[in-house]
Amino acid sequence: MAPVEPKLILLFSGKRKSGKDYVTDLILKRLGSENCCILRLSGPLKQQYAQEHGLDYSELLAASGYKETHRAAMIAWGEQRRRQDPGFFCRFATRGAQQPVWIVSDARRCSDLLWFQTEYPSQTRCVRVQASEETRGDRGWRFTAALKTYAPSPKQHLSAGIDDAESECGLDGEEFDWIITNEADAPALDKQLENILLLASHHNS
Ligand SMILES: Nc1ncnc2c1ncn2[C@@H]1O[C@H](COP(=O)(O)OP(=O)(O)O)[C@@H](O)[C@H]1O
Ligand SMILES: C[C@@](O)(CCOP(=O)(O)OP(=O)(O)O)CC(=O)O
Repeated sequence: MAPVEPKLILLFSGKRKSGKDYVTDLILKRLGSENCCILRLSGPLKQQYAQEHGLDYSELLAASGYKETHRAAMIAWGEQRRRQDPGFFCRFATRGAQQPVWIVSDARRCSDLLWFQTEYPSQTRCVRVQASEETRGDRGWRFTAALKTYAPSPKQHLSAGIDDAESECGLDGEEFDWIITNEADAPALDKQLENILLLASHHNS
């Protein structure tokens, strides 16, 4: 299928359990799947990682203990891949997308933003989803700090952290076009998403 030039790309980021999937699913419902699609950078990452390590791809996609067991190693492996080719997972995830509005639900690193901003400078917008640690905890999040994994040479030591590492904190200092607060006592999500939905509906086919 011929690649289609997107009219709008919404790059979502946020900490684990901030509600990125929940918010992006809501946008998909509002815009309709003929107008927009959700793309996940972690999809191709998990696929390739499963292939190279003899793991079950569908189990890595599920919100399961299996994924959590492999998360730190997948992060380290994904970072190595990105160092060789920063656009590797972005290109893979966007391949074949046909709708005019693309929602990337899991941008995590500056290199992810940079790739889209370079490839699609006029279409790319960044959205942050935030929630308090208390709310994220109520949704099942538990802080997981760095564990040093020692390799034969000091150069190869991996810091396999999760919540205190780039996978979760890489975009902490970034500027965003919109910040969505996904908390029970925040304004309703539909209200907070009004401007994004309006912009997206101008770009529908
Ligand atoms: N506004 C909300 N109302 C109700 N449940 C929510 C809301 N936001 C998130 N959740 C729930 O919290 C959990 C974590 O949200 P999710 O979107 O998977 O987070 P993330 O993708 O950022 O890790 C999911 O079970 C989701 O259904
Ligand atoms: C190795 C990862 O891609 C795993 C991501 O898995 P999900 O996208 O399922 O993430 P959560 O919503 O945080 O559970 C993280 C990375 O640093 O690339």
